[in-house]
Amino acid sequence: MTTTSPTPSSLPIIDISPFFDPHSTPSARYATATALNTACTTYGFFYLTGHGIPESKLNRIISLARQFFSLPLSENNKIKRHHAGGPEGGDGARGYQGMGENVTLGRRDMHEAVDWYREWDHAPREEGSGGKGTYKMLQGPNLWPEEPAELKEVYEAYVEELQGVGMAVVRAMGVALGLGEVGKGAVEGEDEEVFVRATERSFWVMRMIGYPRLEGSPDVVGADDMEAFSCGEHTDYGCVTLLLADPTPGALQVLLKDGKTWLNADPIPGALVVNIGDMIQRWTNGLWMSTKHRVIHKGEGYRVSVPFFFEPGFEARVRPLARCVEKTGGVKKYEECVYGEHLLGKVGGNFYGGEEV
Ligand SMILES: N=C(N)NCCCC[C@H](N)C(=O)O
Ligand SMILES: O=C(O)CCC(=O)C(=O)O
Ligand SMILES: [Fe+2]
Repeated sequence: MTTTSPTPSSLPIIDISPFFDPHSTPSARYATATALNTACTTYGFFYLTGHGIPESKLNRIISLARQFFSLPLSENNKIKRHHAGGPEGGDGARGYQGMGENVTLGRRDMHEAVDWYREWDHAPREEGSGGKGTYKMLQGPNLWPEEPAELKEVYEAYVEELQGVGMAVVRAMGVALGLGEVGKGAVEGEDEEVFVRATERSFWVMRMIGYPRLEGSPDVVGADDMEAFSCGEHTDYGCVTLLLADPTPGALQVLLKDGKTWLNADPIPGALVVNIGDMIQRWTNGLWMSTKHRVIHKGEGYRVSVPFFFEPGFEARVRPLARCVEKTGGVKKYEECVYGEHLLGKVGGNFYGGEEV
């Protein structure tokens, strides 16, 4: 485990606006796609501008997150996640999780969080012993806090906007990979809109995360396990992560291609930090890798971030695209997988005790 301090950030900045503007010129879209290809090939991480969400709205999201985490634990626990299949009617994943409940690489992470997923509230519900019935992992309704009162409305609107941003990014990705248009040389079913179709009913995830500073942090249960990482190194699971974080520098770190240098991904005001997930790696046959990253918050104050994971549909089947197999030496590196199964495998191992699946 290296502890050398990361070099300053130099991640590329991608202006996505040509993929929103119906009047944009082909050359403007081409310029964005080209820059995106370089960013995804070299880093798998970049800053996104031109997404159309005003900075004031982004600041509101951060301040509501901060407000929620500053409430007493008893208040936070009103939306505590409950075990899937348990008597409380939970789905194991949605809701509030306390400090150290999340686990990465077998170690407790030093953060607390609330997770929301695409609604699945009409899922079959079996009668449990507690009378409330029980959901399968990931299938229940979302849990929203009473305080701050406006959080639900503001966050739901934010999810709508971010789905549009995610769509624009995956549309640009199809162009960036040179997948081609239908009827103009594209492989059948694998044209430049392939990611757009796969994410049409995105099984998105939004996390609201709170990170106390690591050094001198309060003595919480199992603190000896949690000294090292705010969030241990990992890749994200799906397509594109659209991360909003407060201005704290030095916390989010990205592993470079050399496999040993960590680069700070410090926030740029108004921009989102974007990274690609495991499904993009599979589709591109490893041409674009889902980059490892981690959080070590030793800076000032309590850090908050709100990543939004724009993902394929739960049932989406993901296999290497013929064009990408060609570009990577002709050998298919991954078997077909179903996104929802990949997700269940990950989420099931994410909690301390691992009693979930
Ligand atoms: N939905 C996403 N991508 N969440 C990322 C969380 C990463 C940490 C997790 N404990 C892990 O080990 O994967
Ligand atoms: O808080 C951050 O900056 C990143 C969090 C993250 O990587 C994740 O939740 O997947
Ligand atoms: Fe992540």
